Amino acid sequence: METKACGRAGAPLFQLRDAQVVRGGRTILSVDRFDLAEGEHVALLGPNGAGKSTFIQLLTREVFPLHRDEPPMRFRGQARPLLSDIKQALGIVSATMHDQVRVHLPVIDIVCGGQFGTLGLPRHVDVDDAVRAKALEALDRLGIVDLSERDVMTLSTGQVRRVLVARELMSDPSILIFDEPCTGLDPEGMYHVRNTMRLLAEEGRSVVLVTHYPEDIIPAIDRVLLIKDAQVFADGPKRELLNSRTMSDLFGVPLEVEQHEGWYALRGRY
Ligand SMILES: Nc1ncnc2c1ncn2[C@@H]1O[C@H](COP(=O)(O)OP(=O)(O)OP(=O)(O)O)[C@@H](O)[C@H]1O
Repeated sequence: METKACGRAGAPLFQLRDAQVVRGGRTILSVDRFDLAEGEHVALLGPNGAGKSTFIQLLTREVFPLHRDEPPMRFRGQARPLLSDIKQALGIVSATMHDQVRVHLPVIDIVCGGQFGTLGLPRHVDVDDAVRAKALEALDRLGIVDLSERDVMTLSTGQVRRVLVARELMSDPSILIFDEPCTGLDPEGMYHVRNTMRLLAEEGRSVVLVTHYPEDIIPAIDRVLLIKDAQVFADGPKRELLNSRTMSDLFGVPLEVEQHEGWYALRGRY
């Protein structure tokens, strides 16, 4: 995969400095310092309402931080990046996107739509063979090319989630944001989505994962950013932070963390 650099050479992919988001007179997120390098992966973990989605929206420029003389957010070193540059670099897979799949369209149209930024194909657009071939290749990489002609509404939740990943691959993103990608999935669906994250990380794309569960954190993601009460609770290597004490403090209940061959699991202690 080629990195589509549009900023200063050597600059971090994302840089946050004293970034504060206020809504309704309340600070819903405050980040002193955060850098993410090109190709680096990170998992955001924290309780409901902690500020994880707000953090992602800061990166995607869907929310803006309070004004500072020193710009609170930089993308590839640029304080005023073009939204189109960010959108071009990013692929986002979320349950929210999944909820929008309520149309009877063939899977191939949904995936080709990724080329045009639409859910299906825009009216009066004839998809050429190259776009179609690219969509089939994306579906093949996710192991679901045999579903290409199926009505997307007839697929399982896990299959749709993979179709949406394939759709994001149409723009060859250098960063993939997975926002609670395994919510609502059965173990088979979870297996495939986690495996997909693994493949994309291996291709050198940055994977940014938002989750409530350490089980989603694929071994390739070494760094975790723990968010609690609108603040960064901790930021560092998962081997130092994914332990019973830190997870219990983060979620405010007694939890036990287990680790096996680079995969982590969380269970309650009663
Ligand atoms: N537009 C808004 N106006 C007021 N408060 C908001 C707004 N958007 C978010 N919040 C609040 O900001 C806090 C952080 O929300 P956010 O969605 O970032 O949390 P989260 O960690 O992603 O939660 P979850 O795990 O439940 O998805 C929450 O208390 C939420 O209610």
